[in-house]
This record gives sequence, C-alpha cells and structure tokens, in this order.
Amino acid sequence: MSFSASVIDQRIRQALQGDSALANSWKRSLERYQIDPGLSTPPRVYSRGQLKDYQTPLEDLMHTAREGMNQLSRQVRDAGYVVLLTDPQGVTVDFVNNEAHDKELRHAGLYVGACWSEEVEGTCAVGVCSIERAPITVHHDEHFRSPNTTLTCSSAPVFGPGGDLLAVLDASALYSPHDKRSQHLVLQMVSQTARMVEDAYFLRQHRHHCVLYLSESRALLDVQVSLLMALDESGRVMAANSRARQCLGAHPDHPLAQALTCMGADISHVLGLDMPALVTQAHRAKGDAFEVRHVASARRYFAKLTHPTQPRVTRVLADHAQVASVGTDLQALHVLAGTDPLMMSNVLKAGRVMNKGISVLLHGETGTGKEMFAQAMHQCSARKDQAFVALNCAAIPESLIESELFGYADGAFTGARTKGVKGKIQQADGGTLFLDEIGDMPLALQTRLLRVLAEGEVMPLGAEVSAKVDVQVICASHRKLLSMVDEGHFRQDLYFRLSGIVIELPALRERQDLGALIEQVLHAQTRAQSRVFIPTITPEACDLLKHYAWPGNIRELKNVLRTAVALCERNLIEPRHLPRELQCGAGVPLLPPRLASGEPLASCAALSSQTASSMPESALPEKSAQLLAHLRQERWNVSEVARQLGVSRSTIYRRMAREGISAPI
Ligand SMILES: Nc1ncnc2c1ncn2[C@@H]1O[C@H](COP(=O)(O)OP(=O)(O)OP(=O)(O)O)[C@@H](O)[C@H]1O
Repeated sequence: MSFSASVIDQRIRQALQGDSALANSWKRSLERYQIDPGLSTPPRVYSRGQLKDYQTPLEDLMHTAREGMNQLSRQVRDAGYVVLLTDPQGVTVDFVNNEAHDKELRHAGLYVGACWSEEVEGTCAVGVCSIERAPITVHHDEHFRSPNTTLTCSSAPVFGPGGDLLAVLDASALYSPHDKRSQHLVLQMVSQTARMVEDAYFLRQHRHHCVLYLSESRALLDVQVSLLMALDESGRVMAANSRARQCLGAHPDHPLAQALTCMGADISHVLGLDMPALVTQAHRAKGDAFEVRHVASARRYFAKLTHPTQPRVTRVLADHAQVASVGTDLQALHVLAGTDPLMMSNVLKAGRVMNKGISVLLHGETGTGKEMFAQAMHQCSARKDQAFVALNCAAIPESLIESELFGYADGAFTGARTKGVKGKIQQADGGTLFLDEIGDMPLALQTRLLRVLAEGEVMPLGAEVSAKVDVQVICASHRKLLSMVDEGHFRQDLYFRLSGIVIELPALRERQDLGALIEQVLHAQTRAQSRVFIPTITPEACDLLKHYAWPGNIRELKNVLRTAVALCERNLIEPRHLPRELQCGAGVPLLPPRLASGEPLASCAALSSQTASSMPESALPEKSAQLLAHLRQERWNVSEVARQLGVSRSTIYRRMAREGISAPI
C-alpha cells in the first residue's frame, strides 16, 4: 500500500466520528477488498457491448426513470451536477450529462458505463447506498480512493415493488463547498426523485391490479403519492412501496405481528377491511378519499382505490381470483364486471357463495344484465355442465306458471297431451333454475315453490308421487321484494329462502367503467353486423352517450349502438346517428322516466315520435295506445317491440296485462 497506515487511521477515525455506515465501508474497502487508497488508476468503465448486458434487465426501469432523471438534472445541472442511474452492482446504466463539464466528468468516471461499486472504488456514495439500502452523501475525502476526494456524491436507493433493490440514483459534482452540509438539499432532491421513480415503476408494474393509495393528509392524496399497495382480487397485498412497507409493515410488539407483515397479508389484517368492504367504501366515496385505520398503530389514513383500466386486466384478475380464497374460476363473471368497483365486489360475493347451496337474489333495473349475471354464475359453478333453465314469471300468464314450473303427469288434464311434461324445476335438476321477475309469481305458487326449496322435491300436477330435485336457484327482480313482503304481496318465508345473498346490479349510469362498456358493446355490435372496421365515436357523440340516463341500461345501449353502427357513414358515429332523446343532451333527465309500475321505460320520447301518426285507439290511455300501435306494427312480436323500446320482454308483458292488451288469437 502506498498510503501510510497513520493517514488511513486518521481518515477512518474522521469517518467514524460522523457516520458508522462510512466507517464500515472504509473497513471493508481496506480489509475485504484490500484497495490501495492512494492508487490513481482511472475509473473502471465498461464498453458499449458489455454495458448492454447490464442495461437490458433494467430497460423498463430506465424508461420509467428517465423523466425523473431529466427533472432532477434540470434542478441541479447549473450547480455542476451530473445525474447517474446505476444497477445494484454500481454499474452506471444511464446518465444525464452536464455538457459544461463533459470531459472532466468522463475523466472522473461520472459517466455512463463507469462502475461505482464499493468493491472497485472503495467507499463511494453508490457503493455504500447499495449496501446500506439507504440514501447517503459521500463528500470529498470521505471517499476511499484519493482520485475521488474532490467529488461530492449523493445517492438514494430505488426499490422494486417487492422491496428488492433495483437501482441507485445519484447526483454527483466535481467541485463543491468544503462543508458537507452544503449537500443536504441535493440529497433530499435525489431521495425524493428516487421515491418518485420507484412509485412510477410500481404503478407501471401493477397497472393490471387494484392499487390502494394512502396518505395521512386528505388534501395531499391526489397530488403526492405516499403509501402504495397493489392488491389482488381477494385482497392479498401483492406489493407495497417503501413507505407502505415502513409504515404498515409488522410491528414486532403487536399480537398480530406475523399477519401484519404487509406483503402477502390479507388487507383486512392491515387495515381492518376486507376487499369487498374496501371496494364498497371506494364506490360510496365516488372517487373521493375515504378513511381507513391501520390495525397495528390505529393511525388514520385517507385512501383511494384505483382499478385496472385495460380490458385485458379482467383476464389477469380472473387468474388471480383463481388462487384467491374463493378458489373458483370466475372469468365469465369478471367479463361482465369490467372494471366497475361495485360489479367487481359482486363477483367476489358470487364467488364466495358459489357451490354452497345458497340461493341468490339479483336486484337491479331492467336491462342491467341480471340474467347474464345468473348465466355467468352458472358457467363458473360446478354445475356448468348441467342445464341452466330460465323462467320469466312476468312473461307467462299466471294460469300457466304452475304447469311451466312444476310440469304435469300423464293424463293430468282432459284434452291435454296424454304424455306428461317435465316442469322447469325438473328440467333444471342438477343445474341452475333462474326465476326472472320473481316478484310476479302468484302467491299460491309461492307456497308451492317454497315447499320445493325446503324439501328438495317437486310434485308435478296430477302426479301421485313427488320427485327428488337438486337445483341451484337464482332469482331476479327489478322490484323491492321487501316492500312487497310488507305489503303482503310476497311471502316473507320465501323471500328469506330465496335471498341467501342479495346482489345489487348497478344501473348503467352508475357504472364507473361506462366508457369501456360502450367500447365493448360497440365492438360486439360491429362484429354482429359483419363489419370489418370498428366505427369511431366522435367526442360529441361520446359525450352524449356518457351523459344520458340510460333507463333501459345495457339493453338500451346495445340497441342504440346497433342502430348507430348500421347508420354511420365513413365509419364515424356522430350525434345524428343517435336517437333523439340522446341528442337532446341537456334535456335528458338525470333519473329515468318511470311508468306507473315504477318501471323505467327507455324510449318514451322515441315511442311517441315514431308512432304518433298511427294511434286510432283514442279510447285507451295514451301510453297504452302507443304500445298497442307498436305491437301491431311488429305483428305482436313482443321480443321485437321490447328490443326497439329498449326494455325487457317482461316489461311489455306486464304492461299488456295491466292495460288488458292481448294478442289476437
Ligand atoms: N356486461 C354486459 N356486456 C354486454 N352486454 C350485456 C352485459 N350485461 C347485459 N348485457 C346485455 O344486455 C341485455 C340485457 O341483459 P339481461 O337480459 O341479462 O338484463 P336483465 O337485467 O335480466 O333485464 P330484465 O330484467 O329487464 O329482463 C342483453 O341483451 C344482454 O346481452
């Protein structure tokens, strides 16, 4: 060694006084790496070809970090600093040059390709930072090798979403004031930029997951990322940024210390709310922050939950849901849920009760997709290879519901077919029975249905022995069944039997993924019309679609886009391709107009404008006349009329029954 031992001792003592991390580094440099501090060899710089091997694994991070590095460079460049990004081994994979000092910087090794590991350079900021995994400034002769003793270098670690060291960010200058305190601000800037890069990388890596943002300040939550956690569908913490790990990680003294180790814990152990509760809170907050409490410290945080924005995310979420606690592949349900928080929580609920013999009651406005949800539940269940049998209680006359549902035995009726017929309940044996508009089930039949559900046996009309059945029952209603129970129109015991779990489907206007849903339906309608190119919706038309109240919900959306796709020219959907009630824009009611039954009827305006000239039945109330005209025009094809008006068939049947309209024999 060319340096005298006393000089080294003196420098170690100096370093020891201020900072144990530096002192330890000096010891390692001397004892482990046996570096000669006086040797004036040039810095080790990797060739372009060699450097590629270090850069390739970090390409994604370098891409994300670039903006942060440029920003940091703009702040410190004039003071003579250069900004470097190194890999965890200290190899400089990227840098923002300072042209004013280009030659000297290159000479000093403050350049891309240079290696700043402790093993090569002895004590230096990048080297110590990557070992200590903490920000540090190494100033002037705190550096181990004499050629570096004029430099001042401030470094901060950049951690990956799993807590692993990804890189080190550094700002270094060739010349600086003697007092180390002059570097305090630079170290703060470097640390802050490193956190920013880390968070940007975290969000990029977890763009396919739900991300929970937490801050102790409600006001700062939107402008300053604080604590971040990526959650899977079941609420397991998949990753957390450094601050979340520090603030929410295990408190060794806490009785729940094991479970509270942030990574891999269920979010309910960390914040006392499970995933459905969190999703519900976020939904209620409508985009604003909501309060949560850290279980271990009882500290209050303000939270926001964001959802993946890309459609293919649902696929990824479905994959995660497979390993989640529900242990079921819920893909068909996820496709319907899109990225709407309430729908996503519905999927979780459905997953939890699946295959457990629990009855499901779906509640939602017409056209919100209740039947599709029921079908998707069936597809996701263990019964998927058995029958899915649907009966719309509002669509068939009361007198026929009984035989439809229970079937009849051979020769049960005079004049009836001699051979008996299996009812829907028996047809669904082993599979799923979907009873749509259950609120329209006559009271007498409710009692019989209850017996089937309670005893698992069905007695066909005219039969003498009952038959065993095993069905998963899913019911749906747009009505508030509990109010019907209060009014005596629906049996309370049946209600409790059917509502093992109640799932509320949001109206289209409430869905937070409306834009994505519009796109999805547009694609489907384009395909259905065998068109090659998917039309573009102009911003004006898009605005109208997004601000309309959609009383007929997804069914109405499908109808509107089907027509728009057919009408549009130059593959452009403009406002003129949309129905008049949408074009009215400001005139659109916030809540849908409702019929006397409390049922929304989508296209009242369209109906009156289209049929005003063909209404001879002046004796009938106006709306009935319109409906009658429509039915006649479509030769009593109820499905077609329902499609045109954007309502369900059951709505039309109910209206017909109420107004005494019946099809000619
Ligand atoms: N998530 C979805 N994506 C695309 N289309 C959907 C979705 N959900 C429902 N639809 C479509 O919307 C229409 C209405 O759906 P569905 O019949 O399931 O609603 P519903 O709530 O049962 O209606 P109703 O109670 O009035 O009979 C159907 O054409 C269905 O294909």
